[in-house]
Amino acid sequence: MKGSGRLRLDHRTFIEQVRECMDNGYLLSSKRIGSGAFSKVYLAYATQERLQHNPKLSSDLRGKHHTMVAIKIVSMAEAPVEFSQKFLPREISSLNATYKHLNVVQLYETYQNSQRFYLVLELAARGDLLEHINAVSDYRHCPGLEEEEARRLFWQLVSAVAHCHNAGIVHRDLKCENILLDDQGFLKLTDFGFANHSSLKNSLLSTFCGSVAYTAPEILMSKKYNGEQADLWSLGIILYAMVTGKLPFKESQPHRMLHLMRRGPIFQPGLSPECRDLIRGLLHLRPRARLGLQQVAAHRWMLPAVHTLFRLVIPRESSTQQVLQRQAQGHSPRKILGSRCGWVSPLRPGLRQSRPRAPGDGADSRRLYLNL
Ligand SMILES: Nc1ncnc2c1ncn2[C@@H]1O[C@H](COP(=O)(O)OP(=O)(O)OP(=O)(O)O)[C@@H](O)[C@H]1O
Repeated sequence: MKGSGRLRLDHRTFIEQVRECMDNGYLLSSKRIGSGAFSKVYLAYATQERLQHNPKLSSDLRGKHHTMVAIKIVSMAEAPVEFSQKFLPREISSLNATYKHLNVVQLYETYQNSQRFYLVLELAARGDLLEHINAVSDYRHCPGLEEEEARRLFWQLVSAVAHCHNAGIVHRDLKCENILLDDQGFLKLTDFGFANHSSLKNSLLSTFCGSVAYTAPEILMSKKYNGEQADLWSLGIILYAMVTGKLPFKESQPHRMLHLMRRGPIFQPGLSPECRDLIRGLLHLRPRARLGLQQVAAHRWMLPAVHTLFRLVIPRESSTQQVLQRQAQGHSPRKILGSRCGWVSPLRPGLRQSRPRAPGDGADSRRLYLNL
């Protein structure tokens, strides 16, 4: 189709989507905040009428003091049958099963017609963890987050994953791109397209899911695997990426990847021994040897170091209380000092690098800082 024809079609489709959203109580904006393989995600606003009729929505948005949501629109014409009949229903049932946790994106409701499927989601407007790591790395001229900030985010991630596992859900695609940040600095786990119910404790799975760079060795070796233990491996990769700005093992060929995994992660100087120990504890080749979530939570790196409390009071804040409060809201100590370090600005145009890709395409992992 020629360019102008394509544009007309896109415009017509958008107008139809606006109407369909309006019929269901949402004002769809033209601000596209992301796209997936078969979906587009837009900023939208809940109408007062919708708020009155949807208790999930009204109770959540009341606390946030705004009416914004993210609407993910899946085109049924573009999505293959496997996606619409397998992955989409899984995503919805996993989001319903994990409702409600501060660090897991909430699904408020869904609606559909023969052409499109709509998911009304909690908005996480500050982009994904990968963008955040890259933005902070650029600012610091040094790859990775400061350990203090990584710890604050990792706590939230561990809490989100523990909540999912307790609800019988294994995510199976944990990676920096599937971890979003909201405008209060809270981490929100998302993209449950590969998630599965693990109601039978110790039951083994066999499907390959996720991105190679974050995938556990037992999955690369096509062994039957335990979904929770595979998620733990991915947590180790994410923590490494947070504190170093790099991926520990990067190879497109699974057998070369396995070679790197056997060798183990290599750390840059300056990383604390406690952090190295936690990463190693998660990146055990033998799934059963990996630290469990409770052990992670009790690990000494997870405890805030006393010296950071002293470091925090150095900025000219009126009280320690105020400093800690601001940090809990997502401000790093640097930001307290008035620098522009830290969060990527909300919905900054041009910042997102999402591109349509097949689910599980590991190529996006190449976006990590200094490791392109
Ligand atoms: N709740 C949300 N708030 C803000 N942005 C979101 C939200 N959900 C998704 N996005 C944005 O839209 C993008 C695509 O969404 P999502 O990852 O859910 O789609 P997908 O089809 O599963 O993608 P993929 O093909 O990468 O697996 C995300 O990378 C993110 O940038």
